[in-house]
Amino acid sequence: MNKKSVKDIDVKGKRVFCRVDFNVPMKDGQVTDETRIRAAIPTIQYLSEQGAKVILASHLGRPKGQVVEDLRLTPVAARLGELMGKDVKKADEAHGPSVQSKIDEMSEGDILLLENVRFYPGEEKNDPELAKAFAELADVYVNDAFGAAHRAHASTEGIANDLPSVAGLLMEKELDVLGKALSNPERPFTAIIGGAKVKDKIGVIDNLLEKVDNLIIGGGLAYTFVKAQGHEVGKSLLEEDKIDLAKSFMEKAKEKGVKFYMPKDVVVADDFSNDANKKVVAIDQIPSDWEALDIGPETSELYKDVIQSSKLVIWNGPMGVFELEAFANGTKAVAQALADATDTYSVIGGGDSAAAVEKFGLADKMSHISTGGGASLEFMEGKELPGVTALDDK
Ligand SMILES: Nc1ncnc2c1ncn2[C@@H]1O[C@H](COP(=O)(O)OP(=O)(O)O)[C@@H](O)[C@H]1O
Ligand SMILES: O=C(OP(=O)(O)O)[C@H](O)COP(=O)(O)O
Repeated sequence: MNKKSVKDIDVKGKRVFCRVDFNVPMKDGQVTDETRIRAAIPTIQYLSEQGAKVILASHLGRPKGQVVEDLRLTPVAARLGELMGKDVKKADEAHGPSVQSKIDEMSEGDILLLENVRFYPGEEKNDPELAKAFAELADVYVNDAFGAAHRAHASTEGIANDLPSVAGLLMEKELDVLGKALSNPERPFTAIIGGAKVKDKIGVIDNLLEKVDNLIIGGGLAYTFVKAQGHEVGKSLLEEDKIDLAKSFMEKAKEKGVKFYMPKDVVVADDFSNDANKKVVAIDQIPSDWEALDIGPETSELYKDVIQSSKLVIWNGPMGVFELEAFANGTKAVAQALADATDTYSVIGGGDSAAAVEKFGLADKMSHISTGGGASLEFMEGKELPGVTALDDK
């Protein structure tokens, strides 16, 4: 990596603003998957042991510049404290006098987690004033939020203009591992794209078509493609304004000789719940008032075969609503196929895909679980990550 890391600078006694990605799944005020918290601990521990005053900042969810009570980071601070066996203080704001006075009270090695940075409208706008307000709290900036490195926001990019800025250990490791996998990819190279962030992910497919041999589509993302194929999708997730784009990608795949795999059958339900009525239907038979919430068994088998014949697989986004047991089978089948394919280098990206693999007890069978979904995809496409570009060169 040509960027400075925490190991290249002296942080003793310094106030360090460390951006982490604590955008973790939550339910009823509890963290339901702590992968991202655990992943950030080596950097936090290192900074603390070196005698820095560690000021952590993160986003959680998409509160759109407003305070949303359910998206406060208080439960995350508690969980981090438990995992580290150390007191982690929490501020109820992310800058300003109340935060400043908390920082003034810190001793070397102390850890303070700021409030959700996305409670401020300036965060996602990358407002220089907000970046300055963050920078005023610290002497050094460390970016360890690989999962948010594709965002040019005030706490991921703007702040780096105002402080000496280096990468954290997780950021360094992610860039290193993903960079090595991609510099000369083993083939067949397969990308599996699913999940629900259709708008974010659909553009990625264009670039992936330049790189991969096989492209597998699943999850909520699939139905915009299904519609583009001319089938009805009922109440399934759909981005109307991306249908033409989806069509153009299928044509591009054909031109490039990339094998494009789409669901052949799906599990449809009459309600978004575990108790819903559900049935398996062919892809051209989705009833108009039902919603497709998982890929079907025939599709799972097909995807399994493609995975088994691949040498490198990147997987981003679950195949269905795996959080509900009734719609977890497709995601489970893909995870199991990757676990069984011992000759295949498997890279899992995305908060939810990582959570799924963890939930199924298959995490240790994967070659690399990236903490970034969108970020790992953009990196693999060869795009610059603003959160990395902004850091100081070596
Ligand atoms: N068919 C579907 N319909 C609606 N939501 C879906 C469907 N398939 C998957 N999802 C949802 O997608 C979410 C994950 O999407 P996303 O954030 O894009 O993935 P990741 O975090 O792995 O990048 C999960 O909460 C899952 O329930
Ligand atoms: O969860 C994240 O992205 P991911 O779902 O692509 O892994 C990151 O924390 C970025 O969040 P964002 O997509 O709301 O900017």
